[in-house]
Amino acid sequence: MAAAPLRIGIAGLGTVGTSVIRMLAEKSTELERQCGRAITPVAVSARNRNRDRGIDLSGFEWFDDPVELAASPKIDVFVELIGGDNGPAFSAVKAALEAGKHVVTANKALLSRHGVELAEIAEANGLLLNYEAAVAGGIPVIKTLREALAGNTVSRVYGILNGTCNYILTRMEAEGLSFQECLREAQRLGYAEADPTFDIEGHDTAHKLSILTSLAFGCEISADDIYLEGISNITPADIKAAANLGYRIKLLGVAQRTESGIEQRVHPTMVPTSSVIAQVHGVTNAVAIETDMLGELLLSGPGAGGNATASAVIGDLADIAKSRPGFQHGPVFGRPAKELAPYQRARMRAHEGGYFIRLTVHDRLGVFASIAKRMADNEISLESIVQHGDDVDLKTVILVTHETTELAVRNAVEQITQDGILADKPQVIRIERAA
Ligand SMILES: NC(=O)C1=CN([C@@H]2O[C@H](COP(=O)(O)OP(=O)(O)OC[C@H]3O[C@@H](n4cnc5c(N)ncnc54)[C@H](O)[C@@H]3O)[C@@H](O)[C@H]2O)C=CC1
Ligand SMILES: N[C@@H](CC=O)C(=O)O
Ligand code: NA
Repeated sequence: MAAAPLRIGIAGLGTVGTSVIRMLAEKSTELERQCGRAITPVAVSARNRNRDRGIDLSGFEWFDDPVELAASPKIDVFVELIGGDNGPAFSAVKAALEAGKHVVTANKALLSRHGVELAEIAEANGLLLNYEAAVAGGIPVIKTLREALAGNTVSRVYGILNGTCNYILTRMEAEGLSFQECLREAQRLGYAEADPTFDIEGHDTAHKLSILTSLAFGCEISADDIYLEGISNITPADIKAAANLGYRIKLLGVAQRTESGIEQRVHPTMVPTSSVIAQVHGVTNAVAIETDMLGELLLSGPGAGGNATASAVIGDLADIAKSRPGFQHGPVFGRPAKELAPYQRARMRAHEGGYFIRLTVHDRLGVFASIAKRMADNEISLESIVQHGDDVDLKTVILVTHETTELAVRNAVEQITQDGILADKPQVIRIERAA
């Protein structure tokens, strides 16, 4: 006798929700063959019942309230595709787990804030809380860290985790388009968050990084302990200067074990143009994982967009469809939520690396020498210092440092600012030579 279909309720019918419904219909035969049972959407919830989404919703029961859908006896699995770290997404996921439903979510903001609490409920009730779509879209990085790398000791995990930012930086560099133009296009293509500030100011990357950190290092999720800088201050002049020096600018999320704790940082980063990560273009994401047994593993693929994200959601649903009642599921974040170690933060000031510093200065005698002196005072060794500009009053000075500390660079830039020689805000971009 064929197993009963897995009945799913989907809340959120935007870019991802509509793609999931479309793909489940298109792939239903193949999925049933693979899972031994059908995966059948039976009910949906969204804000606007009458909006034309290009899909037929007539066969599904409609719920105005996603929390009511989450707890409905008519579903086995609740799929949360609303977004947001609080509000209806949180209430609905919690209600689903408390009502004994498995959950699939693409919501990294939610997991970053409430992941451990929700994992405790899921684990106490023997339920699956699956979230492959939440980090790096279609790339199976959650499964890789949680399952395939069991036993490995991770020393560093880093990558390009936001499709919108990588799309913007790629098109600005390749086609000379404006930041705003590229952002609008990323929104049109369904890559950006409902509030794109989350993308361009780095919050989305931080949410994803915090989840990877927990999986990689077995610690609690701590999104508030991430050094954060977005890409909104990156100018065409920075992109051009980087290219002239043999670098490309990417928004990276980096988590690494250091002597004083775990360093988590998100910021625009200059990577060598010849590096693999520099070849990751457009909406593509990449995640590098360094471990004792494996060396470096690099995963890359589509990080945003309806179909790529639906692929991860459907993979999670298939895992639930294949699981059997009574089977003890693995922990949500790789080890039981109650046993995750407290997060121990490494100080950003102790971070060591190379730095690109762009200064706009008044063209006065001695300016160049005074900048070089401030660098020397802070024991910063320079790889290069170059002055550009045809303007009679203003010049651009570009410095590239050898490995130094964040503290030394902050002190030097602060002193240069106090010297009163700058005509504009200084620009500092970290360099990751080993990316
Ligand atoms: N768009 C993408 O490429 C990716 C998105 N995600 C995540 O997937 C989730 C959904 O993203 P998108 O589909 O892009 O968002 P969207 O903004 O296109 O769709 C959100 C949907 O949620 C519905 N909604 C909002 N408030 C609601 C409420 N109170 N009750 C019921 N429905 C409500 C809206 O009506 C809309 O249908 C978010 O958590 C996002 O971060 C994850 C990976 C990629
Ligand atoms: N807004 C996000 C969507 C996927 O997580 C991105 O651009 O990467
Ligand atoms: Na993923």
